[in-house]
Amino acid sequence: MHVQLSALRQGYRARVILEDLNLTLTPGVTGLLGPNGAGKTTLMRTLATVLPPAGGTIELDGTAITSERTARQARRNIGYLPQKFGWDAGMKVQDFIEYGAWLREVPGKRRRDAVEKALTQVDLSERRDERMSRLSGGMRQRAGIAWAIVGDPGLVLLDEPTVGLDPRQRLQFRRILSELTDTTVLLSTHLIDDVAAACDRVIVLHSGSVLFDGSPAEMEALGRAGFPGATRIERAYMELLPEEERHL
Ligand SMILES: Nc1ncnc2c1ncn2[C@@H]1O[C@H](COP(=O)(O)OP(=O)(O)OP(=O)(O)O)[C@@H](O)[C@H]1O
Repeated sequence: MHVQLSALRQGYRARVILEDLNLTLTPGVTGLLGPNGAGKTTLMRTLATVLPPAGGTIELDGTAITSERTARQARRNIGYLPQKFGWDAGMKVQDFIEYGAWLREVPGKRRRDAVEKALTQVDLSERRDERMSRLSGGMRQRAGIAWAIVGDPGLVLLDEPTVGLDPRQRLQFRRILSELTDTTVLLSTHLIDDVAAACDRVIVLHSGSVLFDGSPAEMEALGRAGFPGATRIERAYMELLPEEERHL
């Protein structure tokens, strides 16, 4: 999916969080980095059509989201995994993913196959009958990812999906991402390693503005000695921050 944000403004009551944001997203994985409060979740929620923009436009494949009707239509093709997601206490993994497919209005005939595919993608086929409440944190995250990708939406928004995953699960997550070819994925994270390893593009957001937009290699090239960080890309991140936030 091709996503175009033009002069986007967003906020909560009088508080402006995103101002005059212009951004294009295309197929591939884009990592969204930025300090706490930068506006990453606000951007995700806006793209997910959960929060109508306070100003500017969002176009998905050339169609502007201008009303509840167009937003509803768009949601069929958007998979959004919020930072915290819920489920019914008795829900099994398969029910949970199927519910996601139903919400996205995947037609009944296609739903079973779509759920099978998503279960396979996240390697949870064997756990389909397990109750969500009994899964480990990592497995639950994987079920959440399946919920977001079931039915092959063109736009997938993942808000800090690797929180709490162990190293092997994080590698599994990167594999899942690498298999989402042709999908426009926006991944919010604080884990710079994940961005360097799994993203085609990185956006660094700070106080609602874009400080950097380029490939991980281009970001790494900015990393100079003298800034805090164990890797070039960590040093680049620190260097991009405003002067007063560069020191530990
Ligand atoms: N529902 C809300 N009402 C009022 N202010 C909010 C609301 N949600 C978020 N904010 C404020 O908007 C700003 C941006 O928050 P947001 O959650 O988008 O940042 P973030 O980059 O996702 O942060 P984090 O890395 O901590 O998840 C913060 O200052 C936050 O306090």
